[in-house]
Amino acid sequence: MHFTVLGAGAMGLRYGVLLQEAGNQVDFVDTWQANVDRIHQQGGVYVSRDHANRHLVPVKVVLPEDYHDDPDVWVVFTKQMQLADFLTRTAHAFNQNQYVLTCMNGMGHVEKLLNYFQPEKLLAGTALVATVLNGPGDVDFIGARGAGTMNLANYTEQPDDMTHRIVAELEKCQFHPNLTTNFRGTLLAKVVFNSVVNTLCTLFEITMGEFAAYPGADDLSRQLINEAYDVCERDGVTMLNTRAEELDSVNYVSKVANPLHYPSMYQDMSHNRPTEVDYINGYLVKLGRKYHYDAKTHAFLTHLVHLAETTRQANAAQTAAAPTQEASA
Ligand SMILES: NC(=O)C1=CN([C@@H]2O[C@H](COP(=O)(O)OP(=O)(O)OC[C@H]3O[C@@H](n4cnc5c(N)ncnc54)[C@H](OP(=O)(O)O)[C@@H]3O)[C@@H](O)[C@H]2O)C=CC1
Ligand SMILES: CC(C)(CO)C(=O)C(=O)O
Repeated sequence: MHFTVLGAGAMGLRYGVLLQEAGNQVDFVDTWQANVDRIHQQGGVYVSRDHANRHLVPVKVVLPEDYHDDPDVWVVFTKQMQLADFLTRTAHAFNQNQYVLTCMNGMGHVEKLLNYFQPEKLLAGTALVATVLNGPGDVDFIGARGAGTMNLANYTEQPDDMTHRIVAELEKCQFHPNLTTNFRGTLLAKVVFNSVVNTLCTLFEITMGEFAAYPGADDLSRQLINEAYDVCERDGVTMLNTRAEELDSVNYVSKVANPLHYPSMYQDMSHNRPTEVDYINGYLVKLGRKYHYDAKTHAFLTHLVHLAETTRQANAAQTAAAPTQEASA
């Protein structure tokens, strides 16, 4: 099968490299010039697993304007706030026959993808797969091969033959795809998960294992899960898990699967980049308002993350503007 990955960052590279190793034709398209340049200079991307065995994997990557092929499936892994620009710049290569698969965190991407792809060809899901981009052209796959899991569903909730072929390719990569026929329930399960783990780990600059080891972690998680479920149920969503199962999932993924991982939101915050909080906790707040429900804790956390982003960005700007000791001497 021919896959083209839109977004050659942490997750895009993980999916693309493994799909390529499984025997597929894989291309990458990225808007980050330094990443594209570095991959060209190196002749590929450096891949490590759990910080070890760093090796070069040849991959093909181009800027959107230079991409003119016609893949069977687009695999989309950008940050939520980057997606509109990626899509506008790559639109010339999209057509009505192509499928699109995405496992981005948060909510907001589906509507944007539907502007370019047929609803019956859109598959979205979630990935409990931790990955870190060390810098341009250098990615670290966290966790043993096959340790991650993912869920996915068709937008129409009606799997066709191509859906099963895509699932089979993901299975070869050991992503353990679980195909559901509950689109929003599947996506929102991960939004709830991320609204707890990504947000709290980011605010406290801790790993998932450190969060889960705090004796009060279950109380914090329960409060956020309950509020999120109150919102989702008002929206008529049939959640994939019960509230208790969602808490178990937070604990399992944080304690067993990825205890040493700093979630992707932390990776953005620690580099003074904007985070996806508006698409995660912020999304739940907005959805709640539609039903006159005040998701107070999620609103509070959304503000805290923005306060931290603003403070960090202001400090970074101040440091950059300050004369160096040498220059001022
Ligand atoms: N990483 C993970 O473990 C998981 C991520 N996801 C989701 O997948 C989607 C894609 O996320 P992910 O693959 O993590 O993100 P990416 O690795 O794609 O983010 C990379 C972007 O960050 C910016 N960036 C700038 N400098 C650096 C640098 N030195 N190192 C790294 N990035 C830099 C660039 O954007 P710019 O130039 O605009 O700043 C670049 O395009 C998101 O929705 C995310 O929530 C889902 C599951 C797990
Ligand atoms: C790996 C995982 C599941 C941790 O929350 C994730 O989604 C992220 O880092 O953004």
